[in-house]
Amino acid sequence: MTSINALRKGTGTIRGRLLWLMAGAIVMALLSQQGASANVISLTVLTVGVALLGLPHGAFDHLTGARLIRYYLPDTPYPRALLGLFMLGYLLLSIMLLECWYHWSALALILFLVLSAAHFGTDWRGRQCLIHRLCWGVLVIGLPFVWRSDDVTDIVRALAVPDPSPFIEAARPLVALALSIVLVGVRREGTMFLLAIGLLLLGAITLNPLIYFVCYFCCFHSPLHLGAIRHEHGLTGRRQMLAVAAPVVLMTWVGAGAGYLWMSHDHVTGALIKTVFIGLACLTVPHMLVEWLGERIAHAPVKAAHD
Ligand SMILES: CC1=C(/C=C/C(C)=C/C=C/C(C)=C/C=C/C=C(C)/C=C/C=C(C)/C=C/C2=C(C)CCCC2(C)C)C(C)(C)CCC1
Ligand SMILES: [Fe+2]
Repeated sequence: MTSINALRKGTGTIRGRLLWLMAGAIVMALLSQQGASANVISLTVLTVGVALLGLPHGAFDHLTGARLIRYYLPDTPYPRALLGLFMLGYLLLSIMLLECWYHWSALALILFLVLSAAHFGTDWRGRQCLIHRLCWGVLVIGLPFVWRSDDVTDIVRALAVPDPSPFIEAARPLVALALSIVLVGVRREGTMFLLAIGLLLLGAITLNPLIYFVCYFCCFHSPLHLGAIRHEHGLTGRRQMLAVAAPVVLMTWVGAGAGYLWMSHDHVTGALIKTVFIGLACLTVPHMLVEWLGERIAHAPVKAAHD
């Protein structure tokens, strides 16, 4: 198959369509001058985008929790109580991580970045080998650290990490390594993957990091996972999805609101950046854990009771 044909076929898939969406978002952001440093508009787009389009993909984690309970404890007479415990555990783990950020912010940021790279790597699960998936994750996060280091320095300082320079310095060799690995395997990876990396590079170089993150997170990562969740849990209609996710999203908004008030002694910009990124960091660990456990049992048949 010629590479043009392969590309045509690739762009018809869900990832292909989402890449078009991301490309459209990057172009729109450039036309509305979001290339310059972050401002009120970028911060508003980040907050609204994450709250409305990003958060919901984690708001189905309790469905995976219910599936885990059915799989590991098929005979339990208390499935609802166990689901309640699962949700409480999820919440407590997030609060524990918030506490860690408060005491050891630099360490917490390292953990967040490493886990995020691994998590974003799952966007190519089933399409790319592990090493290429990890390179994708490193590029998603590392590119703005290399090309927009001044903007990233300000954001990282706002996240209560006083010295961002080690992060900026570490990003250069990591990004160079990830790009080399991807380029060396250029023939095997497929045209769509390379196109996606080109798009990341374009976004990271031309846009401010907040808008770049929205373009990737809200136009690619979150809808891709929502599609997978829909398929996995057999949720057919939008209404059904809304009914499942809305209460959890509302609870998360309340939590984020409380976090914002707690940090509002800070300047508004700082408090919002903290709420969004530290909030996402706290949700990342339980979200990844649930996704990983869910993936382990996804293809296994549900154990019959009394087997
Ligand atoms: C179920 C449940 C819940 C909910 C949950 C949710 C809703 C989740 C979500 C989740 C999610 C939603 C997740 C996410 C994730 C994200 C991430 C992972 C991100 C990352 C990012 C980053 C890493 C960044 C970076 C940076 C910086 C830092 C600077 C500048 C540049 C950039 C941007 C690159 C609750 C709690 C209510 C309760 C219980 C149960
Ligand atoms: Fe995710």
